[in-house]
Amino acid sequence: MGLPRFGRPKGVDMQGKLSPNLFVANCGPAVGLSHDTIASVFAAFGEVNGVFAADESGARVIVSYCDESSARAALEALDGHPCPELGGRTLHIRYSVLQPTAPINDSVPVSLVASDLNIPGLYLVHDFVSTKEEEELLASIDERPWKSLAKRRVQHYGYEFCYETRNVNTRQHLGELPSFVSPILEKISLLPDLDNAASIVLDQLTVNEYPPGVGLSPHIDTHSAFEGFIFSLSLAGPCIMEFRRYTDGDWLNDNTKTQTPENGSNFLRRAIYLPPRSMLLLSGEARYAWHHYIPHHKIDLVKDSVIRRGSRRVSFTFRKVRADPCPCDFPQYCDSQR
Ligand SMILES: O=C(O)CCC(=O)C(=O)O
Ligand SMILES: [Fe+2]
Repeated sequence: MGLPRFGRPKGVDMQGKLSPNLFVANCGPAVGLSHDTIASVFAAFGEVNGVFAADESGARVIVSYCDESSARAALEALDGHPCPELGGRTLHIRYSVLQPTAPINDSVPVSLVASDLNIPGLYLVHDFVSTKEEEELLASIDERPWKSLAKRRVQHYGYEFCYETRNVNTRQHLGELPSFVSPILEKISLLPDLDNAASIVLDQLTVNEYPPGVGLSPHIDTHSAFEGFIFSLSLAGPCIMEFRRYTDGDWLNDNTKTQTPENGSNFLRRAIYLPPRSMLLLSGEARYAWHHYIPHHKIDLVKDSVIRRGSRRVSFTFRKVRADPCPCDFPQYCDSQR
């Protein structure tokens, strides 16, 4: 919903034809490359309109440029060569075209409670803060300066998060987390049943503000950047969050087969509704092995209700910056163990 739909290049006749849109295979969140990272590498050849999933594989994307000459320069420079900025992967690039297709039904049933998703380490606590606390938190961040990204605004505390590297600069400490989040940190420390979570000292906070229709591309928070507990508090408007577990698969060699949920998807999909004032916790497998994703929707279908994303959603994501290499049990998703 809401995103341009691009066609896979058809046979050889697309070769030799110019287009500002490139179909790029062996590239995407399933192989550890976020859309933001891909955009920053392709931006070396001209202004990038956006990076979109080409299909459901997670390993093929469309890079859409503002003009054809940028696409041609990128294709000539990057096709068939290992790309050091993209983990040394060899990209397979063709021109693509925008398609006037019928909309694809890309929806997945949305659960209200975390236990329905059956993802180890995923928890959702409803009404984690009161409406009064919510108002106070929103007032506090609205008094502080925002940093504008392409589609949303952010604030960073503790350590700055760098979207190009998807990491933090541990040598640049911005200071303690602000006092207005102390009650939240206190409540987190009192949460029951979380292995070792009580002792964790959260030292990094990213505040995201999403306008309606803006989401977040599928990603796993970089293992080497943050430890094993990620807490995200939703405020103001609601959204849904989708989780994807990519299977180690045939994306390595097979760039031709279309994989969709209907004909044999190569990832598992689950989705949960995040109402305002709820606290999401990603730990263990949920944190290390599942991509999380906020679809770019203005409305979400939750059970039988159509839910409109309010005028904004604000999230407070609390993490602990990692000092040592990540020792997780999911080396296929782990940049410390590659
Ligand atoms: O907005 C959210 O709840 C999630 C934010 C997130 O995943 C991130 O900043 O890495
Ligand atoms: Fe994240």
